[in-house]
Amino acid sequence: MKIEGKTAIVTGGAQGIGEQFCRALVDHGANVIIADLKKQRGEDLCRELNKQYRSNRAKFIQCDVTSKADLQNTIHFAIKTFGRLDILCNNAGVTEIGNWEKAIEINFTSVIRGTKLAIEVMSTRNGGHGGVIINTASMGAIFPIMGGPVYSGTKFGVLGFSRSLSNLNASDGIRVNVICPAFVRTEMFEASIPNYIDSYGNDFQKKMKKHIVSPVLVARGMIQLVEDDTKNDAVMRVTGVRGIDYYKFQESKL
Ligand SMILES: NC(=O)C1=CN([C@@H]2O[C@H](COP(=O)(O)OP(=O)(O)OC[C@H]3O[C@@H](n4cnc5c(N)ncnc54)[C@H](O)[C@@H]3O)[C@@H](O)[C@H]2O)C=CC1
Ligand SMILES: CCC(=O)/C=C/C=C\C[C@@H](O)/C=C/C=C/C=C\[C@@H](O)CCCC(=O)O
Repeated sequence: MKIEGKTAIVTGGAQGIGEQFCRALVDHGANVIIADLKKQRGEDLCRELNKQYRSNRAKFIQCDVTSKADLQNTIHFAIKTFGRLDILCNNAGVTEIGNWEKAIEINFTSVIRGTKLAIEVMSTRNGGHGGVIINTASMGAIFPIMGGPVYSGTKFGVLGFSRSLSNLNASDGIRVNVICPAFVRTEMFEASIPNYIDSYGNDFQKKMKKHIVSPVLVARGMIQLVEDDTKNDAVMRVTGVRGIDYYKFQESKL
């Protein structure tokens, strides 16, 4: 997909990995809806991007992904503002620390709901233009995470859900891909360190140093998944030991 002129929504777009997704998409000429709980940070990013690119292609909408109405409003806002929706990054996520039920709601249920709502407007069967959906999982969707069993479970769920939509490319013109970053130094990672130390030992940070990747590299991976029309049902890894590559699963015999 040629990104220039297309419209993207990034949930959790106000900071961290989602912020770099927004920066990369605007830099590639997209209209971007920054959807997040964090109004101040989201609006500041929006202002900064529009000033930097002398454009009005970044918009912020306060959105709680656990609210169906908020997700619907975000999609309608994208279409009202830019006339279309081509790219959805279901990126918002939280640790399981302190509220594992909330982690399931945000990391898994909301990804399902956001994907389903986007399919309705993107589908060529409904008069849409087709599109690309990128769901942010984690290397914790491929490897278990000691100290984050529910979190890892939500990411395994995102992976299985997303891969089970691979038929949409042929039927609806929608490609669904998953991005699995290793540790990324963001507020989420910093908040998780005590749990990791409990589970992996005091030398966690030294042991895991080689696995830490930059959010800019994750955004580069996302751009690759959007631009490359051959990428459907792709599971991209973004890791310190390999950089950007693709995880190959055993093909289903069904
Ligand atoms: N940081 C890491 O080590 C890794 C993170 N990931 C995943 O990447 C995604 C982004 O994580 P980070 O940027 O690291 O986290 P972060 O904590 O820095 O940013 C997450 C963003 O999501 C927003 N958010 C949280 N709950 C929300 C809700 N209910 N509605 C709307 N927005 C909400 C927050 O306000 C924040 O702006 C998450 O899905 C996370 O699971 C995946 C692999 C590694
Ligand atoms: C407290 C745990 C929790 O609730 C939240 C954790 C939040 C983010 C971290 C998670 O998404 C990242 C996991 C990254 C794992 C990275 C590396 C390992 O899987 C080893 C990879 C080995 C390899 O690349 O072959």
